[in-house]
Amino acid sequence: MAILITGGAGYIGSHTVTYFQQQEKEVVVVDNLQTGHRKSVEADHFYPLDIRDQEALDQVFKNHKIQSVIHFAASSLVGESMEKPYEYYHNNVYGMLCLLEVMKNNGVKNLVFSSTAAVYGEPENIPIQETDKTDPTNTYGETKLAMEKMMKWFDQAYGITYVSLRYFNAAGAHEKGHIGEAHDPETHLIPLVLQVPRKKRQQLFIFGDDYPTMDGTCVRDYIHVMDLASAHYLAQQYLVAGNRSDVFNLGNGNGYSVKEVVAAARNITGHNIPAEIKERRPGDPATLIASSEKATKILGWSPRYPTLEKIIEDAWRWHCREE
Ligand SMILES: NC(=O)c1ccc[n+]([C@@H]2O[C@H](COP(=O)([O-])OP(=O)(O)OC[C@H]3O[C@@H](n4cnc5c(N)ncnc54)[C@H](O)[C@@H]3O)[C@@H](O)[C@H]2O)c1
Ligand SMILES: O=c1ccn([C@@H]2O[C@H](COP(=O)(O)OP(=O)(O)O[C@H]3O[C@H](CO)[C@H](O)[C@H](O)[C@H]3O)[C@@H](O)[C@H]2O)c(=O)[nH]1
Repeated sequence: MAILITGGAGYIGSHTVTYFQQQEKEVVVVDNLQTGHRKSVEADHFYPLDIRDQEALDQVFKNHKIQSVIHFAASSLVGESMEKPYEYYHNNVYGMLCLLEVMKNNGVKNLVFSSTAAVYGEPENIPIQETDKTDPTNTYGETKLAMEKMMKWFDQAYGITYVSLRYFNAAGAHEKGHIGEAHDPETHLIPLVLQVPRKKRQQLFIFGDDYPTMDGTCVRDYIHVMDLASAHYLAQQYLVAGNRSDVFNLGNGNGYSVKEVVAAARNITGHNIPAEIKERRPGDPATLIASSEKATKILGWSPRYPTLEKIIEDAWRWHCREE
């Protein structure tokens, strides 16, 4: 039976496709290429379509025997989501509704979902646990929380079980360097930092150095994209084994400040990456660090590449190969 991966041509999706193929799984990818890249994905079957086209999506389920769905397809830029709530609700929430309906109609019973630390909003506790309050501070996080809630009710009504994976900051690239993070525009810290030694930008702007952190810059929990990929595989196995729906954080449990990321990138690239302090970016919490104990205990997940150095080294290898 095949695994359907929506958004499989995107950053995290393409790494997960590779991981499932390494586990000898047949993979079917659906992606409308709005931010993904056709060349990033060598799936057994590729459908360039929008998940909101229910008829076309239904045909994909008819063409293959789908065991599970891994759902990455979404719009995911925090800033853009604040300017375009209609587009974000339409793509993310309506997109999920279409997917669940087609799964229901085709009797497909399990779903692994890309959620985000953004569902928590401003955290009350560090490290953040799955039982902590969810109160998103942006439209993007709100749509992801709405999607989590939809899955709950579809589970109750039709027995579609799900695992929702709340990732913290995805970063790094496949060790081979053939796929990596290629967003346009890029908004994520590590690829932006690495654009400086690649001469694609002159300097990095650090958004605020007056946060209540050790050096005043924001602290994040960076998680290697291949560790996210392995978590999706374990989650899919967990569901196929008949376990119940659940929610898991995915992070390393270590926080690094923006200045620490820049310092590590200077070491790895040998480039004196100039960085200038600017005003805070609206909506940025000071510190986001995950407790992933639950994923370790229940899914048996443990990150293979937990160090910031390894994450940046792999990202750097990819950026050096990219045109
Ligand atoms: N990158 C991160 O740090 C991060 C953190 C937490 C959660 N996430 C979530 O992980 C998922 C993947 O993120 P990413 O960074 O790889 O993003 P991405 O933009 O690289 O990948 C998303 C993919 O989905 C496709 N897509 C979007 N809407 C679609 C639609 N309606 N129909 C078909 N395909 C569609 C895009 O073309 C793209 O290939 C997203 O759901 C995102 O919200 C990402
Ligand atoms: O040019 C830049 C870009 C980012 N930053 C800072 O670097 C940190 C990380 O920023 P990113 O944009 O790389 O990541 P975010 O923490 O804002 O958000 C990411 O992780 C979140 C969960 O932690 C959500 O999942 C979200 O979708 C995903 O983009 C933030 O403090 C940000 O202010 C800078 O200083 N300069």
